[in-house]
Amino acid sequence: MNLLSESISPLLTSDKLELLKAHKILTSLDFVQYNNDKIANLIGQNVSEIIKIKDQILAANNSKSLRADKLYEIILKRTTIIKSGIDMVDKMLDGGIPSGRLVEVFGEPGSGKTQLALQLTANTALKQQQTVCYLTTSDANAERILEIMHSLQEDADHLNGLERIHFCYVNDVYQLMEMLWAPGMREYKLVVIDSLATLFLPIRGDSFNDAISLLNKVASDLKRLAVVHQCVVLTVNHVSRGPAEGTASTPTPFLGRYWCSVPNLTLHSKHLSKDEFQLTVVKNIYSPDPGPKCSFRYFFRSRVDVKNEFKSIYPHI
Ligand SMILES: Nc1ncnc2c1ncn2[C@@H]1O[C@H](COP(=O)(O)OP(=O)(O)OP(=O)(O)O)[C@@H](O)[C@H]1O
Repeated sequence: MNLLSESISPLLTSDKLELLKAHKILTSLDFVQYNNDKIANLIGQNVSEIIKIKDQILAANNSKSLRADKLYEIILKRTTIIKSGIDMVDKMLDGGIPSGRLVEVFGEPGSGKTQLALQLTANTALKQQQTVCYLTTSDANAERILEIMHSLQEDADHLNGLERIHFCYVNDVYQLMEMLWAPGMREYKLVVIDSLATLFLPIRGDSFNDAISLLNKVASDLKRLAVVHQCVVLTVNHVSRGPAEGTASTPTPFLGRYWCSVPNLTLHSKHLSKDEFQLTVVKNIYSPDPGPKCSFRYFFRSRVDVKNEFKSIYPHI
């Protein structure tokens, strides 16, 4: 279901849409599910007119039958495989991450979660020439992306690649939910949320039911985004506690037991030494054999060198 707009019915004028928005009736689905009398009172229309609008919405969203072979053809055409550009990682992921999936990377501070998100972003924008939306709760780091792009392909048009990446700051989980429904979201083949755990930190102390229902809503919005717009959604999550000292067990993801069932693919990131990292597939609902891991190196350079070099190559930035 889409965001409510004037195009749905001439009765839904901009002032009425504002009234609905103020009551958190944002999408056609919200509208259809809301009580007829209450909506009629809210926007000053007859109940019969409200029912008519609901019928129009339902008719427009009615599913039509489609032969299975045609459906398969459509799915194949719409599917994009998002790759990291690191052979070991892409091989471990059976060639990459197909669109329509919700993926989580979790790990301890400094374990390479952001680095993986940036690596996927840089490769998708530069080598796969697809657009990426990077929703961040901290600083946007275009310099790190440029550094990765140089390591992927030295002689490419990096500025062109950077233009395909849209950074947005997210302040809270409510803003995130609004962003996920924005019409522009359909353009992206990769949507990164770095980090989802940070957005849930402030409400961790709230009532358990409130936090779970919010998490439930975010989970369904993220899955809808991945499936409806055929993109990969990558969420970054922290850990709530590290492995017990002296053991090799995997730490627990921060968002808790309910969230663990949500992603299609869960990766655990670990910093081994200097530029060496490890990724482990903790959960993959499409593979009978979870548990593969791989170690690989990121290409790092001194920040000062990178800054000076970029200044000489891109003096106008
Ligand atoms: N240019 C660089 N040179 C050397 N090391 C780097 C460079 N960029 C990142 N690193 C290292 O890579 C590691 C991973 O960084 P990253 O930002 O991905 O961590 P993270 O898991 O997202 O951590 P956090 O949860 O604190 O945000 C860190 O140890 C960091 O010091």
